[in-house]
Amino acid sequence: MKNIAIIGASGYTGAQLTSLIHADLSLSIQGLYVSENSLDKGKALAELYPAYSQIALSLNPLTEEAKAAIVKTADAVVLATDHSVSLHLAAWFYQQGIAVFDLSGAYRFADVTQYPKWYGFTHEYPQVLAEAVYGLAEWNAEQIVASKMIAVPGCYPTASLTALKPLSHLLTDLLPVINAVSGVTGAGRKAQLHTSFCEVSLTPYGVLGHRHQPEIATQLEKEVIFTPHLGNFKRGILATITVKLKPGTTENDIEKAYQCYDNAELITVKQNQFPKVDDVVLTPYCHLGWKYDEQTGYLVVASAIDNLMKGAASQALQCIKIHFGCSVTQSEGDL
Ligand SMILES: NC(=O)C1=CN([C@@H]2O[C@H](COP(=O)(O)OP(=O)(O)OC[C@H]3O[C@@H](n4cnc5c(N)ncnc54)[C@H](OP(=O)(O)O)[C@@H]3O)[C@@H](O)[C@H]2O)C=CC1
Ligand SMILES: CC(=O)N[C@@H](CCC(=O)OP(=O)(O)O)C(=O)O
Repeated sequence: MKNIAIIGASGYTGAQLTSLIHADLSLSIQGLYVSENSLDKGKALAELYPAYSQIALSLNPLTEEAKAAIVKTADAVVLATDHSVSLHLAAWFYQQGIAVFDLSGAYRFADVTQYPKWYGFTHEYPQVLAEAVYGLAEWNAEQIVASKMIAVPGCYPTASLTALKPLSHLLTDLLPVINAVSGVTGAGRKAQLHTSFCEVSLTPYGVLGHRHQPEIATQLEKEVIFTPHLGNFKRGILATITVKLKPGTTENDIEKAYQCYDNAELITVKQNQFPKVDDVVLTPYCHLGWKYDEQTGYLVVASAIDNLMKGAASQALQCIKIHFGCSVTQSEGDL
């Protein structure tokens, strides 16, 4: 049984991952951690999330002693923390020799020059970064097994790349256009004006400048136009993507392309039937639906995930289980 420490366990993704690992018979929880001066240190997780009353674990401050204990007793550490926090913690734990699964964006770009622009910091650990692999679970299993530094993808990139990567050989020079709507949990648990109840509506944000645009483009090896929207619901992402395919592409070519998911138990693909966010919320699944117009060559593919599950926690769990060679079958989340 592999023993996992979860840092940032009071946040949305950390708490979700705690519930998944708690329910998983092949994994145990070494401990739950928050920042050293957190207002929540010492509290039971169930005090923050009564839905998790079956998890009798408390939130510990991440002191130097706690870090040393993690290195001594854990097989892996999960960082469900902000990019600027993960940047340092990931490097430190990796250098101590334990596997790191980072939910932030601090290790997703191989190119150090991307970080000042998109994350506002200079990456101080190029050697650790060079070892990092991108944890898109259905695509990068071999790398996830081989590396101890796994950068779990962002929520929008997971939805978008799952839809687009199978089509890469069919794309033209016209840029794929991705319009995606996320629930408010995508912005994390901390209070912010734009995510407060009376402020949230349905609106685009980060237009032509969201950090997930270069993340998607890097992994797809093609530029895209990406427009995220904040929706007035709690969980889930729906990405609706329009692409122009190469002349002569048929429906049969698209069907064949998506056959790459025939053995992927968490991905379903439907033709002429579109997914709904409610069908994937609290599940580890990605539902894809597509329709193609052979006359014009335009394909619309929609991708639905739960941002806290396939977009973060359940994909992190997939990566952990792939890395340690456990069976990857997952049950639905129990939040
Ligand atoms: N929400 C989502 O849908 C997704 C989020 N992500 C990424 O996952 C990460 C976590 O996101 P999310 O769960 O939403 O964030 P939250 O804001 O909900 O949670 C952040 C957690 O980090 C803890 N924390 C903050 N500073 C430190 C520190 N110095 N040391 C240890 N713990 C610390 C917080 O507790 P405290 O402040 O009390 O210490 C809290 O537990 C982020 O990088 C985010 O970008 C990725 C995909 C999807
Ligand atoms: C609704 C909302 O605010 N969503 C977040 C994306 C969350 C995510 O995927 O996180 P990473 O920052 O780890 O990539 C945003 O747009 O910043």
